[in-house]
Amino acid sequence: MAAAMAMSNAVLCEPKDFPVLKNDTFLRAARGQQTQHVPVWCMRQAGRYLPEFKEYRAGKDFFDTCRSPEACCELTLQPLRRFDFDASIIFSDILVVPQAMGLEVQMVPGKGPTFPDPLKDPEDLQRLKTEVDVKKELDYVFKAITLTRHKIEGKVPLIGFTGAPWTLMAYMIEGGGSKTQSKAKAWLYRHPAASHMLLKRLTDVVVDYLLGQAAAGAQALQVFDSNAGFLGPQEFKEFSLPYLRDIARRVKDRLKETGQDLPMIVFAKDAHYALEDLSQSYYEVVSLDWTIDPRSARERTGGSVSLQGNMDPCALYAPKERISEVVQKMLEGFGTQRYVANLGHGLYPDMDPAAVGAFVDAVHQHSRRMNGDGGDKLQ
Ligand SMILES: Cc1c2[nH]c(c1CCC(=O)O)Cc1[nH]c(c(CCC(=O)O)c1C)Cc1[nH]c(c(CCC(=O)O)c1C)Cc1[nH]c(c(C)c1CCC(=O)O)C2
Repeated sequence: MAAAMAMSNAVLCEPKDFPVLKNDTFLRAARGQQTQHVPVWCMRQAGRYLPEFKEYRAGKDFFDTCRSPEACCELTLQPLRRFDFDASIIFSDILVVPQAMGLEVQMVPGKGPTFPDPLKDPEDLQRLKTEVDVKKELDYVFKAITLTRHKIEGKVPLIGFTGAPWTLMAYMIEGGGSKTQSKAKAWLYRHPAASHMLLKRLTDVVVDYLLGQAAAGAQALQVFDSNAGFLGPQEFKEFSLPYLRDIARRVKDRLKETGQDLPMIVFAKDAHYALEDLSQSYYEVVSLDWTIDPRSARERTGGSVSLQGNMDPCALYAPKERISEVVQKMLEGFGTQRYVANLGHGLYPDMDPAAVGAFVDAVHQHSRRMNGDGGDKLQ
């Protein structure tokens, strides 16, 4: 029996013969094709707001969990059992990339990600591996993606992801979360050449990492530049945007050679000043935080990309009826096409799962009604 199980998981871990996709609404919206309802998913949809997540994670180290394809698969599937999401995102973390480059990262309960020995000076770049064998170092993520893509049974597409070079650099220098990012920003002003060297090396690893995820079975790829808002327009243009563009261009060029075509999403949190640039950066989807008005985002991106976002996660603390009103306004602002509903950032651990359900259902109901009940109008 055990041998048969091991055998079947080994077969499942081949990135081929995946089940047929039954709900392509998210992929259609991402590619700018018409949809009968607005697709919806939530950043951090696998997380501590779910009692079953806390139960499954209890007593286990966070990064040990990330290294177990079976655990990642289970945690990715959990939210899909409760909610009618139109997409899933692989359970993992952006900080597996600095680990693959040779830096130690721990997840300290109650404190968050912690680097015991962060980068202090440009000389510390020598501590990073010069050649990173992504296939070897991050194979556990690729295995998790392949296993999950099989076990999801074609219910919804599976999104892979990475941190953006600037956000990863900031963690590697700050050694964890920071209110000001002043240590990482000091590098940009004092050591611009070393900063570019680090950003370039991160970009190379990220490109290989995303290509590995696509080969393993990811059906879309999101790049999280969660720390973008700490940069002003000038610094973003110099230290983040060129690398974000390079990633999308290189990944797409390589995917074209293999006949693959995955939509890519860029989420540069709080970088509202860069919206025009982001919409011309080879990503199909620009994901927005809640500080941007949906109508002005549409105007500024001019229909060249699909948009994703951007409900204030704290709106989920409201009663169900109020959530429905907020969703209705958001849909009126974005419109129902070329749009993926999401939050403006991740869910918080103290959120009520029922509020997430109300959010998802409101997106589906309002958008179907606005589209004329999803009848024959949209073909
Ligand atoms: C900055 C960042 C990180 N990780 C990530 C980002 C970018 C997105 C963002 O801006 O939120 C990305 C991430 N991390 C996680 C996912 C899983 C997929 C999903 O969205 O459901 C994703 C996409 C799981 C996780 N990553 C983490 C958790 C919670 C910790 C746990 O499960 O024990 C989860 C579900 C831990 C983590 N990892 C990180 C932080 C800041 C934390 C929180 C620490 C804390 O609050 O104690 C780094």
